[in-house]
Amino acid sequence: MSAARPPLSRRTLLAGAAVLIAALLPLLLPTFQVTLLTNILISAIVVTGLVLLTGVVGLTSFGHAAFMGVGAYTTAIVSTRLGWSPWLGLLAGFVTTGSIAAFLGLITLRMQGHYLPLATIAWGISLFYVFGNTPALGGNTGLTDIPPLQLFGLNLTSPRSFAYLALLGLGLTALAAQFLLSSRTGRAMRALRSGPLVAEAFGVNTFSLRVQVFVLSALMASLAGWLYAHNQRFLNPTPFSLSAGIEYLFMAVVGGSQYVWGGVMGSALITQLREQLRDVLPGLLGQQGSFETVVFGLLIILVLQFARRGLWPLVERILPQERMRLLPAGRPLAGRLSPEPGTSLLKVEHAVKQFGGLKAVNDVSFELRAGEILGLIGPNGAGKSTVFNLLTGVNPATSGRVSFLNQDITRRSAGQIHRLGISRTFQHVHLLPELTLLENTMMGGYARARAGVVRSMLHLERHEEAALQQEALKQLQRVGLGEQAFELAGNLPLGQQRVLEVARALVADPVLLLLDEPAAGLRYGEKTALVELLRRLRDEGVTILIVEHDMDLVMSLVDRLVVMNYGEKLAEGSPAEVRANAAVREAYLGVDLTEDVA
Ligand SMILES: Nc1ncnc2c1ncn2[C@@H]1O[C@H](COP(=O)(O)OP(=O)(O)OP(=O)(O)O)[C@@H](O)[C@H]1O
Repeated sequence: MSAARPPLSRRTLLAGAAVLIAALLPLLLPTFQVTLLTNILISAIVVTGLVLLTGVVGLTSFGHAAFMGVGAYTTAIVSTRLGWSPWLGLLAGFVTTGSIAAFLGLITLRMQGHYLPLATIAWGISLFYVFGNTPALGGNTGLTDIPPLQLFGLNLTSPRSFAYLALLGLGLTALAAQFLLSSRTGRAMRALRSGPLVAEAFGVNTFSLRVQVFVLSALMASLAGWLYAHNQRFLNPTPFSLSAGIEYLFMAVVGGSQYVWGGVMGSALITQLREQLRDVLPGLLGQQGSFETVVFGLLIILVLQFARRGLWPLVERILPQERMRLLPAGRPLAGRLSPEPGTSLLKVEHAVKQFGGLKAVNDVSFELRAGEILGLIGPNGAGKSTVFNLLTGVNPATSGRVSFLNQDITRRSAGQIHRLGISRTFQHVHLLPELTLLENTMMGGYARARAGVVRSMLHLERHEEAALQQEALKQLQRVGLGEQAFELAGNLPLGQQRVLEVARALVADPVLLLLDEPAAGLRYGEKTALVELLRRLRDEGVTILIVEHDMDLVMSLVDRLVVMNYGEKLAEGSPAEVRANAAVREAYLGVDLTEDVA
């Protein structure tokens, strides 16, 4: 007996209607409009790649028109000089563009800040000059007689038939991009936007992911170049110039660079507008010239001023909203074995961290045993966060040794340490505010799943996604946020955002949970609930290291304390021993260390 299918939502029906209209457009529009439509569709394929790279991951590229050129010139050469099928030209274009992008990506994607956009300008210009100055590519005169595409023996020479091919190209590209963004890899891509810290803490190899998305976006541009070459059947370097690359970025920004459909909308708006302005402006101004570029400049300033995220979010507001649908539950994720209570879990031996002349951590040693809650406390600037960074691979120790489950992790990366069973929260909350609590929590299970870019784009990771969803829901319920699973994380009060970070860390099924000031911003009742939750976690086998300023909470919660001051370990022991320690009392001058909350 099969389960009844849920009724189609209004949003799905609207999407279906949009697809139907798009499918009818090449038939209904006059020929010159069909040509314009094809140009929009081809541009939208390049822009979809930019949405993934620039909008989602945050790597700005001015040079993607050049990748389009590589795809276009490769198929032109393959199909004219070698006489091969244009379909082989598509593959050859992917190989050439992919290789060039991988090479450039490996060199440039380690760059931070404005160096990367400058590098994209540099190779954008270089490739443009290669197209214009290579005699075999026709130089500035260009290449002619590029054959038309054939499908099932039919020549795609009519504008209408070609528009359908471009529509199919964009449809598949946009669908793959949409699948990718709603996958494990997509969540990791979104996390990269604010820097590598969070993504690496959950096991993402951030450099590799940046290179993969860069190559993917270049392949999308290559597909657009292939379509362009066989539609125009003539090539010169102009459409692949730096200014064309900038225009594609305009399209992404105006439409909404973080949204696939925003990119499509931006392509349609800018391409249409350019045509209209080219017709109208010379008549209005009484002289010829590329005045549309000036108007585009003004347009982009207005969009940046009044709709930073582009125009698509304004469309989203009037579209019916739909709750994320859960996948049917399947096999749960494999769990980890908890170590025997009392066994040595984490050992810090004579750790030193030096920043120039400052020893932020100076010869600190302590041990953490399975099943306990250890508090790391100390006044501001004592070195607690620096110790946290040594344990999590964010900043390796200058000297000394850190070991976890008898493995030396002193020089391991954050991702490697996480995969061994350490999961963390952050002193300054790092969530994806535009995603739901459920999706944010699922990010914590990145290292427990495997699907990469290709499987995600083909949506072949449903089983893993279903298991991640179930695990994330379980952890949200565990921390008391189950009811709000489908709300946006950005709408939660700060205190609850911290609790959400605990749920995200728990999805990793950690052996050791590191909490960096989890009670900051919580109200009294929420703090009591947090203490109860952490005690319950400990009883269920999770070992916890907590850095916290709220002394009442710490004293009532932890089994043992390590106290730091000026980078050194000042004391270690039970809350009662630490309270009684004269040196600690002096360091905490004015703070009452005597009260309990729970
Ligand atoms: N990346 C860095 N470069 C230079 N100095 C640093 C760096 N990180 C920390 N420090 C310095 O190391 C010392 C210890 O800082 P740390 O942030 O570890 O203290 P903390 O105990 O966590 O303080 P707080 O409770 O205020 O967060 C401080 O003097 C700080 O200025």
